[in-house]
Amino acid sequence: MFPDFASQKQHTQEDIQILRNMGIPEWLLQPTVVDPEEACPLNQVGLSPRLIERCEEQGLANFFAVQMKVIPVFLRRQALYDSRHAPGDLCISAPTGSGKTMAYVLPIVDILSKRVVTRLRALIVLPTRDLVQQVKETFDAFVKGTNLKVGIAVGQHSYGHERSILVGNSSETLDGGVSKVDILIATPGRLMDHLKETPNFTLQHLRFLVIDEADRLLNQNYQDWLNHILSATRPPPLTDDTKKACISLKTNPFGVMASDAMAPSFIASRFNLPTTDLDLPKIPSVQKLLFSATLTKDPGKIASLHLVDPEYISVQGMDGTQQQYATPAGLKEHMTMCATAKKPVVLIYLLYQLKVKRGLCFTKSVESARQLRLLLDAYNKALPADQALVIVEYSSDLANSKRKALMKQFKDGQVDLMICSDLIGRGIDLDNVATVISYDIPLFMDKYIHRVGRTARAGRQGTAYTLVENKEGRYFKEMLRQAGHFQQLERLDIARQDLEPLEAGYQAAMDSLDQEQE
Ligand SMILES: Nc1ncnc2c1ncn2[C@@H]1O[C@H](COP(=O)(O)OP(=O)(O)OP(=O)(O)O)[C@@H](O)[C@H]1O
Repeated sequence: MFPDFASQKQHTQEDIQILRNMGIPEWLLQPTVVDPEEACPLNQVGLSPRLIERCEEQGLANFFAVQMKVIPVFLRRQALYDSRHAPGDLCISAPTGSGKTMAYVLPIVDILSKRVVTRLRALIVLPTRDLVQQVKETFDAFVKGTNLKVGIAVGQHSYGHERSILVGNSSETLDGGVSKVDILIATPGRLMDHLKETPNFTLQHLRFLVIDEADRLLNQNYQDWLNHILSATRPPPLTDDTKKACISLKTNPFGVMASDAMAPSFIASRFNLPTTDLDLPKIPSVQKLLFSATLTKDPGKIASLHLVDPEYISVQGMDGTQQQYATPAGLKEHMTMCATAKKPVVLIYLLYQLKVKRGLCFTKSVESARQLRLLLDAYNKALPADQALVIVEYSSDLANSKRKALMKQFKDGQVDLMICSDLIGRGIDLDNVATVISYDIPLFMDKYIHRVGRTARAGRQGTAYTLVENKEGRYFKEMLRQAGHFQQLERLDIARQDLEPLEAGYQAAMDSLDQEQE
């Protein structure tokens, strides 16, 4: 396994030298570190008055640390952009719930709102359909009042329908492509379909490529998606065929070259036009932006991104340590050890004795989420109505409409506990989650961080409990220790006599379930 330098508490010069020798680039060793407690007024990051007004309408009073730091760098790098130099890439790591989405949505909307012609200029890649929907909602809130168009490609509609939304229905193929949207938010799979199959779909005009939840996406090598996307942003190499194309320039009825719509760097490559000493080289304008709560330090994965002049901004504690796994300041983390057979009763104790409300409960699989929900339903049934909790199950098996309805119910505060597998462990923004329970331990540290990060978002308070079976204790603690995170968790010891009064109800629930299943 790749050694995880960021989990070490302090870097000595010696450590840094070792990491350098391992191929970790200098910029990744020296991030700009930002204090998560910082915030600034809305008018101090360089956004236009229209967008500031929109932020106020959305109820924002100030910008969080990640936004305060990233938006100005983003705007400055674009302002300095000319066709001879790429604008330079950005990598951002910041805790869960710290406001990373708006850190890219706002500057992208601000910059693109000055555009004249619609072309696909911003592409946001996310790992799941739910996250795409969520980021679309954020864009929709801020493009209001501009004529920017935002589209999604997730495979929710038929391919043909999605194609007509993205590029229209024209049968003519144009060198410069066609786009009905300025901003596209997509999952890698559907994006690959359009890159391969959709005529006129092109990334040559792209100015922003955002890879959100970067770690998870870089771990998925679905159809080599990253390479395909990156090469679609670059002009193809000049071949004999493309050279011939210079004598077949298409013109429209007014004699204007159809290739007019091509990106400058693609025109130069496509037509092999004669150059003079005064012609300046044209290079693609795309700026790559990587966002993650847990940014990879794997040199191989970093190299695969072909970053240009990258800058690394890391929002984390200011105690001089570099942590790969920074968690929100308002989060309290607990672990409770128990025998495997006692886990359901411990959960019942947390729910009914500690009166957990607005909770998310993670299980290891869809199947165990179902079992747990059935058990809690049976337990609930035996209680007086005023003590019963509203417990629902959220799973990838549900239809989209049902999932949306459950999310809404939760957001409206009508759900006490939502049981799910890791489907919503990452990125989903339910702003009122008060408690996260990991009923089954997460097997990897980044999964733990993303799960607990569903609470204590946007500067709020939240509590996380992880139920650890005695036999898993050593593994789980070692995982935390290696990540330099062990000290953050408090042990919650539940006395046997506290569980005893709940045993009878639990047993009765189990019996009634057994009877139903017979
Ligand atoms: N400046 C702000 N003021 C108030 N609320 C904000 C601000 N910025 C973001 N938020 C809210 O904070 C919540 C978390 O933001 P967001 O989903 O972008 O977090 P994130 O850093 O992407 O988290 P994750 O890594 O878990 O995906 C959202 O509900 C968002 O609306």
